[in-house]
Amino acid sequence: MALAIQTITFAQQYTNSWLHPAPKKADQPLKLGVLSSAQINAAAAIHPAESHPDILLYGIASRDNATAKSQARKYRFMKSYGSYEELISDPAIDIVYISVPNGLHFEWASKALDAGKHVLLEKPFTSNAAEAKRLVECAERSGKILEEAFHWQFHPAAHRFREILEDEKHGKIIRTRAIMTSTPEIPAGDIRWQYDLAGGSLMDMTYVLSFTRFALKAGVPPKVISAKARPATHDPRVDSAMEATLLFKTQTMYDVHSTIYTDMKRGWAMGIVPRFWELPSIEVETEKSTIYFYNAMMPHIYHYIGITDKASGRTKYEKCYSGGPQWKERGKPHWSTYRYQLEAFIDKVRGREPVHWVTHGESVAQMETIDDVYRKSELPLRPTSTLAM
Ligand SMILES: NC(=O)C1=CN([C@@H]2O[C@H](COP(=O)(O)OP(=O)(O)OC[C@H]3O[C@@H](n4cnc5c(N)ncnc54)[C@H](OP(=O)(O)O)[C@@H]3O)[C@@H](O)[C@H]2O)C=CC1
Ligand SMILES: O=C1OC[C@@H](O)[C@H](O)[C@H]1O
Repeated sequence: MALAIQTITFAQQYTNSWLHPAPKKADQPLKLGVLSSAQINAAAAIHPAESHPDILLYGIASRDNATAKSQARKYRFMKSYGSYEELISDPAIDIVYISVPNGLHFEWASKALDAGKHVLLEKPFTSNAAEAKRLVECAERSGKILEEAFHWQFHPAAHRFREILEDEKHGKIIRTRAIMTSTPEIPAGDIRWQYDLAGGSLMDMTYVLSFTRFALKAGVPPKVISAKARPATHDPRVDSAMEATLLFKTQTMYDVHSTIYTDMKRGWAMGIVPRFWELPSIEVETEKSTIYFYNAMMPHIYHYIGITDKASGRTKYEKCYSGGPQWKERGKPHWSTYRYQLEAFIDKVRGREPVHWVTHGESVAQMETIDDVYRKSELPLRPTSTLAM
């Protein structure tokens, strides 16, 4: 289902890219370099950049020169590069968007920062917490901006979700449950199945931890009470599914029990029905209500926030495609999570206060949580890059 949603996103982003006229660019727009020819590039960086006045599609790099050239032609980049090194050493480039496999995030993000570029880095931040800490040091040393691309957190619906949770009328949060599964299963051979590239369902579907940490405003990693992996048959170090129970202490120091479930190989319901009801979502039970954010990962395609009053059993539904408590008058209903994310990223680069931000501390805590879940499930941590050692 996650793959199906991704396909729909691509279709929607593609349509929006020509349905909505591209704005006139600023006099001196920032220059974007895209590192790799990953399938996510179009939705996550290229179409958002097309519709932002202050960033230009400048260059794209691939390990293969012909691929780089054809991608540059297809998306109208000004330059192409047959290696990642060439792109990051081009002094014209200001911002590098990195969409290589997880296991290469540390290497290329640290090289790009060292080359003086701002970096928007795909999730998960790195292969493990040790790499995450090294990468943060690298960013601090460089003085450049580095952010993990947790795009969903930039959407107005995410902000409305948190505003609802903060409303005292619902009482304290008691427990949460976040899930993300994929029917059809992620195809064999995909980067997500490869241990050496830091694959695994928890790594790929790490949104479940992001949803939970965001809902709880968790500063530090939780205690992992239990974790059970379903190892992949081709490589038992890769979790084809993961279920875990976590104990968070909230900022006001009370306990919340959270469960997470990720599955890259979820069977079809009754053998034929894709489990669309398992789209990446989170349920939060408070003392008085149950609050459910359906499709929290890609709310721009479709979402709802269901608020059920536990006493009466009545449910009220909300949607929030633009505005919301943080963006207010900014943004457009057709903007994707990625477009909102880019808006904030450019604000940060230009020295303006971004509407939302994923801090280095959050990315490190997120990777520490992933490591702790792997340890508890008795699976090895994802391998550390030799560059980070
Ligand atoms: N934010 C979001 O919504 C999403 C984020 N992601 C994240 O983006 C990243 C890329 O995911 P996805 O688009 O599915 O990836 P793809 O498999 O489509 O692309 C990965 C790219 O990385 C490059 N690459 C470099 N080294 C390798 C290698 N050893 N094996 C394979 N590819 C390599 C290739 O580009 P080339 O050959 O041109 O060098 C390849 O096209 C991941 O970190 C993933 O977690 C993925 C999907 C959605
Ligand atoms: O980040 C992601 O979002 C969409 C999913 O389908 C994908 O597996 C994941 O990498």
